[in-house]
Amino acid sequence: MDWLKLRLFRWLELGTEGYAIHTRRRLIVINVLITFVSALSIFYAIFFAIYDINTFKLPIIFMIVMAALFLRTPMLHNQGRYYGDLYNLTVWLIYGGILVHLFGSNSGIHYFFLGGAAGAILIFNLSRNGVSVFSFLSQMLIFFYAEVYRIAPRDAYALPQNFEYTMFILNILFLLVFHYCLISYAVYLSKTAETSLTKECEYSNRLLENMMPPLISNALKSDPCKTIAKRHNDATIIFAKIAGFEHVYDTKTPKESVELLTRIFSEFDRIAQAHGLEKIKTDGAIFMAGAGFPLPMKEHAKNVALVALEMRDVVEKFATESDVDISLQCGVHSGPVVAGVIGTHKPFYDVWGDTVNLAARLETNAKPNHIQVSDSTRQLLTDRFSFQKRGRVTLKGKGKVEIWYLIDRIT
Ligand SMILES: Nc1ncnc2c1ncn2[C@@H]1O[C@H](COP(=O)(O)OP(=O)(O)OP(=O)(O)O)[C@@H](O)[C@H]1O
Repeated sequence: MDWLKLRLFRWLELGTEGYAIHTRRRLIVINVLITFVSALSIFYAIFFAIYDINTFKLPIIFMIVMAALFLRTPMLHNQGRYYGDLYNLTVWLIYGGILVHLFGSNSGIHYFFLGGAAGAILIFNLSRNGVSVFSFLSQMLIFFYAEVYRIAPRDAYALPQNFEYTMFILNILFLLVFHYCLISYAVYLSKTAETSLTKECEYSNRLLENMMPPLISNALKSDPCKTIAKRHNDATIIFAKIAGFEHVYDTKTPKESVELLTRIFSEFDRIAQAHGLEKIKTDGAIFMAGAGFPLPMKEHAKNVALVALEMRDVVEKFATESDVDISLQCGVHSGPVVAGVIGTHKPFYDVWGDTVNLAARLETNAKPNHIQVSDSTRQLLTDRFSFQKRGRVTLKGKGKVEIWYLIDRIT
């Protein structure tokens, strides 16, 4: 059974290789149609042969020849994307026209032109394409002509009334099957398109949600061109570097090094998330995050300080476990920031301003295994954390800045 199915699918896709997906679909529908019409022709050839082979010798030969001509259509797809359509349409108009002429309107054969016109709508979407319009109009014309003028059968092929009636019923049944196939295919196409659209949409939403806070990603989803930039007066920024990580690359394999960094940063992510911080980015062995944006946070400095202390413990744990000489080197500063989204291609949420610059400077200026905070951050935390004064230090571009080491929380 599977073998037969595979053969059938292969046959239906014949001549469609190499075309764009929408053209392939159209050509596959044509292959389905010609297979259906050829099978029907052979069925009728056998039907007439059983009924009276001598009288219907010519129509029987005609039907077999036409079935063979229809089956040639896939070979023409290779010549050009409309060759198969034109060839198939020409064969069908001649074939169907002659059959109506031979067996008359009462046989119901002309209803196949109605089905063909509906097929043209499905195949071409009735675009302004000449083949599409010609296919639809010519078939509708033949149908109305046969229906209005009630064409009589050729004398030699006039069938007894009950036979003619059987043929009519059979044709209507076949037409129903034909329409069922067409509609099922149309439904299948729209379902496939809908599913892939939903998948794409979910994927890009997930990407956007991973790249920026939900508040921002929702704003971008509703208006992708919106400029997102906002000043937040009470924020705290942390730059956390894994000092000594550059030597890990010398002692461990690239895979081991990247795996270790990923595990550490995953822990950082978890800690930051648990304290409501917004992760901004990682750059090499530096993890940057903050609090107080995009939504205000009353305890922004406290939460960042807690995160810094937990990060220090995490790095210590990994250093022991993996036997590497790494430690946390951190800079924290509180003040106003501007947060927003840069770019429309690969957009990302970022923060800027002097507060960010100073936090970065505090990190680069820190010694390994030290969390340096500015005086403004310390003032927000005095009663809950312990500090050690480092003193006034000159930082590049900032002049003399009072710096403190964050030691621990006061329990
Ligand atoms: N949004 C941000 N993301 C990452 N780093 C940042 C961000 N904003 C500022 N920085 C970093 O803060 C540091 C200080 O910035 P500042 O503007 O004071 O000086 P700069 O002249 O840009 O610094 P540098 O001379 O180190 O390039 C810089 O190293 C910069 O990379």
